[in-house]
Amino acid sequence: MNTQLKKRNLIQFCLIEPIFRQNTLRQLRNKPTHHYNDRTRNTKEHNQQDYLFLYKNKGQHLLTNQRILDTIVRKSSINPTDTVLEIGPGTGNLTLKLLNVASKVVSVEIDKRMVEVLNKRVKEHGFEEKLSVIREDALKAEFPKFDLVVANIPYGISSPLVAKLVYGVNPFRSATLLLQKEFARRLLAKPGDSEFNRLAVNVKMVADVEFVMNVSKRDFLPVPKVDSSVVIIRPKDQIPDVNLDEWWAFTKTCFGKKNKTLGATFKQKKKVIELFRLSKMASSNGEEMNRNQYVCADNDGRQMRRVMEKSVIHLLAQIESCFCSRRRSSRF
Ligand SMILES: C[S@@+](CC[C@H](N)C(=O)[O-])C[C@H]1O[C@@H](n2cnc3c(N)ncnc32)[C@H](O)[C@@H]1O
Repeated sequence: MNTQLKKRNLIQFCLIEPIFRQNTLRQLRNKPTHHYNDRTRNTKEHNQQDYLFLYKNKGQHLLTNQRILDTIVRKSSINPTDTVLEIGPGTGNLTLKLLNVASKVVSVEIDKRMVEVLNKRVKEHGFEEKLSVIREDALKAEFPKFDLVVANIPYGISSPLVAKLVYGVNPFRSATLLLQKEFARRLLAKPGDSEFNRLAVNVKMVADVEFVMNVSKRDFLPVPKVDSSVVIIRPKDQIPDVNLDEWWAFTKTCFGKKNKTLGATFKQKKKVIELFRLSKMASSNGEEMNRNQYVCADNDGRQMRRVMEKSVIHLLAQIESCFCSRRRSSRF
């Protein structure tokens, strides 16, 4: 049975609703359980005892500390007229708090079982009119209009989700996100920090990131392996006028090799050629461009600036200190 559990990427299963009975994982029901004596649920709900498997590969760790949930909502500065987008509502611990203060909540949840529990709990609290649920992968879903994001997201989709939010089509005021602590640190890293990385550069170009608080792993059910942090991302009013394809290609090239300084990276002519290819600037007569334009990369990293002059040159200043940074991460 142990192997079976591992294969299914199952962490633990928690007391929730009878939905479990229809579930194909019925044979696992007798495994030792982590009882969901959830500090957030009332007696009535407790009486409807049953189990719901929580999956590691879906990041299903429920935040159960009321104090942390309240702080997240308070720090998000939600107005009574706001529509809040929540990614991964799970069983609705945070959703119920959001529904208390917002005009509307749009929750995007991939797991049908969670949606059923969520709808039931929300109905019991009389908030059903204020909630709309999109049962879809948040990375694929088309988000409706919203004012702000407040979410305890599945950590596995942190990078693409942050990118989708800050580079997406929906304008929003702020995104209060509960993230894996390590990920939050990378997001908050500054030029010159050993952790400075592509993610931080790309996000900082379009948004400001504020640290709010750390959250212990013990505040989740089941307890994950990692601690968490809450950050608030606020899109900048004005972002630099830059071709984003070129910018992403540039940062990809800058942070492509972990243990290489930018100076060393751009001493390589092939890196500059790669940069042009990535940014779709290279034309079919790449050979000619090589000689005429890329040649400036032959000498040292500083000459790279001339190559990118038309597009991102003015932004280089922001990451100047990276030139002496030794360890960098290329993940976005
Ligand atoms: C960390 S739990 C948070 C649950 C709840 N917000 C809480 O704080 O107790 C993440 C939730 O996101 C859902 N989820 C996982 N991957 C998702 C995806 N790609 N799109 C939408 N929801 C997802 C999981 O099913 C789970 O309910």
